[in-house]
Amino acid sequence: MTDQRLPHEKGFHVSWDQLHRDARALAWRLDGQGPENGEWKAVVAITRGGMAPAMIVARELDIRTVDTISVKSYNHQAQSEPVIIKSPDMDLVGDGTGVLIVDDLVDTGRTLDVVIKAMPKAHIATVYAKPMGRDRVNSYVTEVSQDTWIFFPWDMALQYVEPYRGT
Ligand SMILES: O=P(O)(O)OC[C@H]1O[C@H](OP(=O)(O)OP(=O)(O)O)[C@H](O)[C@@H]1O
Ligand code: HPA
Ligand SMILES: [Mg+2]
Repeated sequence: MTDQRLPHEKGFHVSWDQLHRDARALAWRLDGQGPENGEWKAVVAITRGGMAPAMIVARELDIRTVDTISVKSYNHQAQSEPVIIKSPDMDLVGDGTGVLIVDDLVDTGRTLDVVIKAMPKAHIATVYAKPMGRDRVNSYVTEVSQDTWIFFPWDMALQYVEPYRGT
């Protein structure tokens, strides 16, 4: 069967500006929600996609302690078994209490399953969420349908597009 969707309906294309606004909206939701006097003790970004959103959240909430966890689960758009290839400082994050884990999106939730196992008490925040993985996330901004592929600004470039009605 041929795909009837128009080109702009095949994916959700996120500009840097949109990402900045959405990550700020996430920060505003998290502000004052930490377990100790509303404070968060650290941000942990899930690399690589979580790094830009985590930077924006950490900036908005004035959190200077930022670490990373690296989980590799995709090769382009094909999924494989997720594995932690770099852990955060476990003396810092402990069981995750007071730690804000930030990623760009949750899709199937398999990446977060690995992260939650490592830091079960952490607060999980993603900018975007798909239905399959949504329940793993404590805070997110925008939900998209499971069959939508989200294109992030670091994977795109401005280029000419043909009008829908060719000349
Ligand atoms: O919920 P899931 O189905 O596990 O998918 C979501 C994860 O997949 C992508 O990362 P990816 O592993 O592609 O690595 P990257 O962040 O380095 O691009 C995305 O940034 C999330 O971390
Ligand atoms: O929709 C997506 N976009 C980008 N990376 C992803 N990794 C899993 N799902 C996605
Ligand atoms: Mg990622």
